[in-house]
Amino acid sequence: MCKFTKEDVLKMAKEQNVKFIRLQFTDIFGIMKNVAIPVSQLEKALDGEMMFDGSSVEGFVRIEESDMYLQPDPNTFITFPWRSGIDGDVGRLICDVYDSTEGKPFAGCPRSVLRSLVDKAVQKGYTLNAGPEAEFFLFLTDSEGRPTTITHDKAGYFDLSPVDLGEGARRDMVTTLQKMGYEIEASHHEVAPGQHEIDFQYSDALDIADKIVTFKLVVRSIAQRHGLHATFMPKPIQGINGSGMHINLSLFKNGGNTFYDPQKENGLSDVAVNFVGGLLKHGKAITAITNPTVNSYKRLVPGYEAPVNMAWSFRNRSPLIRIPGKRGSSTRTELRSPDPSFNPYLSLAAILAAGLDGVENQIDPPAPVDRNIYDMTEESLEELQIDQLPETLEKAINHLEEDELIKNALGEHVCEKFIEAKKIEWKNYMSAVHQWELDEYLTKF
Ligand SMILES: Nc1ncnc2c1ncn2[C@@H]1O[C@H](COP(=O)(O)OP(=O)(O)OP(=O)(O)O)[C@@H](O)[C@H]1O
Ligand SMILES: N[C@@H](CCC(=O)O)C(=O)O
Ligand SMILES: [Mg+2]
Ligand SMILES: [Mg+2]
Repeated sequence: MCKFTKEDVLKMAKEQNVKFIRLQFTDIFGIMKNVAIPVSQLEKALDGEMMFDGSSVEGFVRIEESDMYLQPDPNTFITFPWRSGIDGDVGRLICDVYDSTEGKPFAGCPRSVLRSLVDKAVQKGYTLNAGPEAEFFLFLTDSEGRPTTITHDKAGYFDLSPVDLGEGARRDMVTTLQKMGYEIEASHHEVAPGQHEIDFQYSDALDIADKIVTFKLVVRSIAQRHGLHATFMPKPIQGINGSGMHINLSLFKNGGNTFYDPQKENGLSDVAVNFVGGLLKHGKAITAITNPTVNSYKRLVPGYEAPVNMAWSFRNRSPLIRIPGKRGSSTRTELRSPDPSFNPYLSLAAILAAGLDGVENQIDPPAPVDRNIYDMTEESLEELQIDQLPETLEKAINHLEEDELIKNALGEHVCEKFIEAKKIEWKNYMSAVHQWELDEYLTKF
């Protein structure tokens, strides 16, 4: 879908008095990188002539093959409202990374991995739509500006607290995002103290992945201006809810939602049910991508509205997949495992591959479970054949290594680098001495 041409971008930059452009891309861990160029270099950049050293980006290439190019996507041009000043505005373009020797998208560029899967789905007539529910914490900073884990409030779900730092910051985030073209559907205080949620309208997978990485930058930048630290760490505090990023999903064909079937009693089409079948079949491997940190697995424990089991449900919030009640064009499946430490490009690529496997091979999921899984005994879980999500990063990585479909979807380069890095992360974690061990053993032995 072409929204802007190169000429449109040059014109908009001039009209909006843009003086600097940030060329952005993400590494395979979803960390945003950027290089700023003066507007005089914009035309050259739009022609894909901006080179950078790929060997300095984690998970990219070795020093011998380090020259890479940035190919900006004109559709992603926007200005940062919080950076406008008397010396002109700052604009940004999200880029695909190109290989200098082959002149093709680089196999380690997550955006190109997703784009290629999205293109293949479009050839089959399908567009994956995704809508995220972004949760995060706002923490106070200390006298030297360093983040603490002290929350700015004691409020809970949907609370209206007296105007405090957090509420002001959240309002500022919403208005900034609106200026940047986000259609904000809701924003509210979440269950845990200091925890917030901002929901924006669903869109096609590539656009929504771009929006998620930009969203995190906006939230963190605005929080900082309010003297707060915003974190997308999945479980910053033990004993209270963690932060998820549920992803609502549907497949559209010829402009209509293939997940809706008014002939069925529950309004859910066979395509939707098989999509769920695919997500459940590959769910364990996908978890390595959607929950990619050691800390991710501290969130996936019973009792905090985060999923623990490989099941689906029409109402309950304890299983991996929930089918929200809305029908018609809003018919969707909600995948509840993803957390905001994920790389949204790779996560949506893995989700799309799994869902389409389900649709194409008509994979039927087991019967939905409408009971609170947290309260079920081991025996009932076994009887209903309800499996568990991986309990640690190590286990999830092992499942990814065994899932050929997901590995093929992500490509050899991404998988190899991702798995290698995550094994090191796990090893470092396992060999570190944690505060818990000191509290438990220092005086006992
Ligand atoms: N057809 C669709 N396909 C994909 N996403 C959709 C579709 N229709 C709506 N959405 C998106 O689903 C998300 C809904 O978020 P919302 O917070 O309302 O969901 P919820 O799961 O009911 O809430 P919660 O889990 O917080 O109780 C929004 O991003 C919305 O745009
Ligand atoms: N914070 C919860 C989700 C709460 C909700 O349903 O919105 C999680 O970790 O997934
Ligand atoms: Mg929520
Ligand atoms: Mg939700």
